[in-house]
Amino acid sequence: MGKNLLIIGASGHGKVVADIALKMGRWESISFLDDNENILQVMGLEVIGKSSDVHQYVKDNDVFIGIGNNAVRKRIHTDLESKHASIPTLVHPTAIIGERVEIEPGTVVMAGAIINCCTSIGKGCIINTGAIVEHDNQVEDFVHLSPGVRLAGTVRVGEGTWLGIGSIVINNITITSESIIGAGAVVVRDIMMAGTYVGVPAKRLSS
Ligand SMILES: CC(=O)SCCNC(=O)CCNC(=O)[C@H](O)C(C)(C)COP(=O)(O)OP(=O)(O)OC[C@H]1O[C@@H](n2cnc3c(N)ncnc32)[C@H](O)[C@@H]1OP(=O)(O)O
Repeated sequence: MGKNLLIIGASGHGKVVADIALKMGRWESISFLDDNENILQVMGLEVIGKSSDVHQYVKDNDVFIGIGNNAVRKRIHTDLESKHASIPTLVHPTAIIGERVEIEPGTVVMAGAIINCCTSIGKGCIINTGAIVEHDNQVEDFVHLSPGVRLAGTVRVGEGTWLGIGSIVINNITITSESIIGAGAVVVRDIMMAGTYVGVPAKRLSS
């Protein structure tokens, strides 16, 4: 058992992150930081301050960012790295992780997710409940794969991209960075221009 785990963000995503950390049994205690002063306790765990207080805790705590927004998570993660924070990787005990899979710090892999062999997952990613990431994928930093996303073999997802719930990507596809794939979309062609894509097959939403 290690020290305290401090989770930044005590809303829905932060709670699921705490649930996973509790099940991992690696920390003596778990607490939150959240900017909503009205939240004092979540899941019986204490909220001990605001996100801006994190610097006073970096030395003695492991710190994990429980915020779903990719850009916000990236900003805080980059700040924590500059302070040499200890940022763990969280993997739910029911997730299945293949051989030769690399998962960087700050990434959470949720219940029932499957990551097949020879795939790399960057830092600060969310591999949400029941997502399937097939073999030889490259998921770059600060990507969110929502619940039930399915990536076939040899897919590359660029930094900061968000795939909505239940979306599907066929094999050998590249999706560029900072894009949004809508809920239930099916990506059958490379996406090289950042934007929001929806439907079957996925097409760019005009802005
Ligand atoms: C545990 C968790 O909760 S993790 C979070 C999971 N959440 C998700 O997966 C949410 C994913 N988000 C979506 O799918 C959103 O609808 C987005 C991001 C694709 C689009 O959102 P917005 O930019 O706000 O678009 P907006 O709602 O204005 O819709 C624009 C048009 O696209 C259509 N559209 C929006 N989303 C979709 C979709 N997933 N599939 C097909 N069409 C869609 C709308 O019907 C609308 O069409 P219209 O102009 O003909 O009326």
